[in-house]
Amino acid sequence: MIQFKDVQLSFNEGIIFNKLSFFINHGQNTCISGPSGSGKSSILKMIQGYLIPPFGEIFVDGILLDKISVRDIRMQMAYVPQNINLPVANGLELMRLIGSEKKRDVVESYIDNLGLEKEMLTRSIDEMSGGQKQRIIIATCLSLEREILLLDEPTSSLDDGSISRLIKVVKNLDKKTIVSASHNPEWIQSMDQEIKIEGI
Ligand SMILES: Nc1ncnc2c1ncn2[C@@H]1O[C@H](COP(=O)(O)OP(=O)(O)OP(=O)(O)O)[C@@H](O)[C@H]1O
Repeated sequence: MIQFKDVQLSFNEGIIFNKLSFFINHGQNTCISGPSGSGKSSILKMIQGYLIPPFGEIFVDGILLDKISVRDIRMQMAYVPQNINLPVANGLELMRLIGSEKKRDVVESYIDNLGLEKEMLTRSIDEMSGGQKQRIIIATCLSLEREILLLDEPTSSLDDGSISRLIKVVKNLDKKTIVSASHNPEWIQSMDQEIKIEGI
């Protein structure tokens, strides 16, 4: 369960949103939607404690996210950011980096379900398209089997067929909580809940 209670997001230039409250149940698939700049990516960072709200509270499984709880809370999460510059040469190195090197079978199965060749794991990241890279990263993160999966614009580099495959993969995950940020209508429709951020 993830709860936002009257949360504010602000930077030097002003308040982005104020008094934002929502509830995401365990196992619920959620999409945060809203115009560009409304704070969607920031919400995903807040859930992991990378951005601390000046006002309001965030709870994960009933535990207040603070300096002490943040480490344990992050261990429940896998995060696929929007803009990814990976400090690795290929997918195998990425698996070692995030600690899923023993799960090659699992990663390969996700890669296959996402419409890529298994050989992509050894291909140089620099030689991949945005959509190929995005799917390799998602497959690797899924293999961690964390309770909460945070996906920032997961469809941004994907064509329609790849989006449908990703939706199918995500729908087949058992009891995982997904929090995503997206504008994509097909993705939004596939989620159990949409949280619209309007800004102020
Ligand atoms: N570290 C930062 N310092 C200052 N301003 C920031 C910072 N991070 C984000 N912002 C600002 O906060 C606002 C919300 O940014 P955020 O990336 O969360 O929006 P978004 O809804 O995800 O946008 P998009 O759909 O374009 O990805 C933007 O105006 C952005 O410029």
